[in-house]
Amino acid sequence: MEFITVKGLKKDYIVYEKKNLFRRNKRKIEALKEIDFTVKKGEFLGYVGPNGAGKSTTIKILTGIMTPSDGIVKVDGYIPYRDRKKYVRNIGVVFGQKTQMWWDLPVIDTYELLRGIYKVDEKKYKKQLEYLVDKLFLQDILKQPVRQLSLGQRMRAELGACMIHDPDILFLDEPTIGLDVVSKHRVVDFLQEINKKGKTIFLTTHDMKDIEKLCNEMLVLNHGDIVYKGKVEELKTIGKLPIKIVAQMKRNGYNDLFMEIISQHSGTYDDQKSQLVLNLKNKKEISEIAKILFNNFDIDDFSVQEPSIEEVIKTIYTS
Ligand SMILES: Nc1ncnc2c1ncn2[C@@H]1O[C@H](COP(=O)(O)OP(=O)(O)OP(=O)(O)O)[C@@H](O)[C@H]1O
Repeated sequence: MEFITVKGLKKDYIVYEKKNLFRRNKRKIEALKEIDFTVKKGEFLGYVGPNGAGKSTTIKILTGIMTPSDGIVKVDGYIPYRDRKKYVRNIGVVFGQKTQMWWDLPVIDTYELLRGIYKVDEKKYKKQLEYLVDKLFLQDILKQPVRQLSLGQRMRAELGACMIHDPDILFLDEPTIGLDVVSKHRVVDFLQEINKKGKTIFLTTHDMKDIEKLCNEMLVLNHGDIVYKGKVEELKTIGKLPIKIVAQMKRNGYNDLFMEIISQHSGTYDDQKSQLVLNLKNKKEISEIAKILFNNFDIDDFSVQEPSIEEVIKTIYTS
């Protein structure tokens, strides 16, 4: 079932630049150039792109803060910027760089205030709070004012805040930015858990490791255009980057076959390390090459290195 539908979404910003004392130039920035995509219920979508690609603009439109210049946006039947009041009860939003919490109040007071805003009934709130305290390790920080929290603690509290009304969909903009390893683990585990429970998650991040760990689908944006939408795993196959095979040889084994393999697979051989590196175009070649190498040479160690998502994305951005 389609949960988010975006069709021909366009956003232009008009900026005025000073030309001289009396004149200014009007310039149009095309932040989103008629993009189309859909997100299914329960999907964990990673939304990535270089700085200025248009990610924040998309999130602002999807969360109803901003009106598009053109196009259709529907989330769970709502048009976010038009149905804003009803719509916000269905969504949770975290902007990693900003806080939605009351800075001087203890965390629990923010939660109580949000409970009132979203009109969550007492029983449901108690149960949800218990669940969030347990899963986000909030017990020790509930009574602390937000301004006293470390970044990791604050981010866990923010995630709790955006879940008080138990929304179906979460928009998270860089929720792990700047976090230490432990805090990051806790946030990542929590996101995994709620996604398993059926929450749809729209995650913007520059951290490809988070994407690989968490997301099943991925959307890559560049200069306001979508350059990839599909499975995280499949992205690796479109990047045209080679799969590397590294074979550690027991002894140097130059012969005609060896030289042929090197030339066929744009390989190199390091004499001193007795190490052979081959570049394969696709996964299917791996078993064939392995067979030839093991049957004809003394191999100590054999490993396959697929390109990382980070490398693949870099080639997409620059192509
Ligand atoms: N309020 C605004 N007025 C004018 N131009 C803007 C405004 N907000 C964004 N832009 C421009 O629109 C383009 C897309 O910006 P956006 O903030 O959506 O990118 P982003 O992918 O979120 O970048 P980052 O990763 O740096 O946050 C950029 O060229 C940016 O300079």
